[in-house]
Amino acid sequence: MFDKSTWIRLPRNVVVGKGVRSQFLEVVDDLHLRGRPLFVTSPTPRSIAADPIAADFEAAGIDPAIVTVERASFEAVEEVIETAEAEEVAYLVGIGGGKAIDIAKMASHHLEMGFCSVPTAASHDGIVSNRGSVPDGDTRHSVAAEPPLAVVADTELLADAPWELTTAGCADIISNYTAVMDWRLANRLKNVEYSGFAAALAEMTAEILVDNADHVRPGLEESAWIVTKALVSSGVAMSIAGSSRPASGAEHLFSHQLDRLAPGAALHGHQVGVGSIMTAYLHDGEHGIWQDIRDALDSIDAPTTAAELGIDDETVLEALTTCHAIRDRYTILGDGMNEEAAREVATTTGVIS
Ligand SMILES: NC(=O)C1=CN([C@@H]2O[C@H](COP(=O)(O)OP(=O)(O)OC[C@H]3O[C@@H](n4cnc5c(N)ncnc54)[C@H](O)[C@@H]3O)[C@@H](O)[C@H]2O)C=CC1
Ligand SMILES: O=C(CO)COP(=O)(O)O
Ligand SMILES: [Zn+2]
Repeated sequence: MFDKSTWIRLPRNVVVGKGVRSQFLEVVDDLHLRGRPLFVTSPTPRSIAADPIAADFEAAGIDPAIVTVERASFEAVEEVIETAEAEEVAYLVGIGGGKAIDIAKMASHHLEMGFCSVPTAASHDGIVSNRGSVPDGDTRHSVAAEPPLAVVADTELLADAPWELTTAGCADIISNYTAVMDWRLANRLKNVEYSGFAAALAEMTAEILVDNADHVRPGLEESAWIVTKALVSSGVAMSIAGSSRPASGAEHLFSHQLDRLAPGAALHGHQVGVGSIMTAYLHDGEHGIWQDIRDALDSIDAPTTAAELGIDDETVLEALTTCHAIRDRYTILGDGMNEEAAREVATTTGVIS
């Protein structure tokens, strides 16, 4: 008997383009969101985006509450929930990078309130997804979160952001290649639930980005456009899958472990990109796609080595040999690499010297 069912939650309004942040009030109105919003942001995004958008709301007679967060943690989610309750808000808006948006979407999920996403950096594919990513001691959780009702991505703002944030977003997308390879492997070996549609969308998104890599250049608004569309598409793949699997495999485990071993050293997207070079090699060896991944990263100025990440070789090896245990997600790393094998892959791919 065929008794499958699925519930795919996607944004209703995706607004991308030059100056669209000034249309945010209109978008909120279109969604029939009423009452006071809570803006969840971090220090720089607050000054460049949250405060100006708040001024638009004030001019329209709505007084938004604003909370500034610094880290992605369950404590930060708790703090946002408490602020939302104390300020009696009606919906939440994440304005900033991946961490502010993740915290806002997780708090919205708990509060059963609407959520809108206003990215200030094209640095990650959580702009649209229905997942939140939170480190917790020795482990890392991918938790259910509220998908945005609307995404308002102002390409002018995104093109003005530091260039490395955009290259990090590109690398987060390029890592879809290995994430999908891991997902297929886990499906074959462990019967992990798999969606061919979500996998194809995640891979195609990486493909289109790589094909357009020549147009991804600093200061070009077209770059912000290309990367943002890819980030939205990758987030949709996660929402179709109901899991971060199409965009997160062993390369993400590696990055999450680096976050623990070398906190703040490098951006999420850059770490997963370097991880992807190595896990591609583990999947299909010397003549496989690892060199294409490395060349694609190189062509958009994303790091391809430990030195470019600002992380020492020994830390890379420690992350490689321990990251399989960070959470219950079967990947090409299986039950872990030994140090010799880790040194071999990291050296052969030029990640360490
Ligand atoms: N939920 C999901 O599906 C996903 C979640 N993530 C999560 O997102 C996080 C990574 O996101 P990132 O954006 O790389 O980190 P982040 O949120 O820490 O942002 C990096 C830095 O850039 C700053 N920033 C943002 N916009 C700026 C601008 N326009 N100008 C100057 N500075 C600006 C931020 O304030 C922050 O200091 C990780 O925690 C990762 O796990 C990443 C991908 C998917
Ligand atoms: O970063 C992500 C996808 O790019 C989210 O994945 P995680 O589930 O590994 O946090
Ligand atoms: Zn990612």
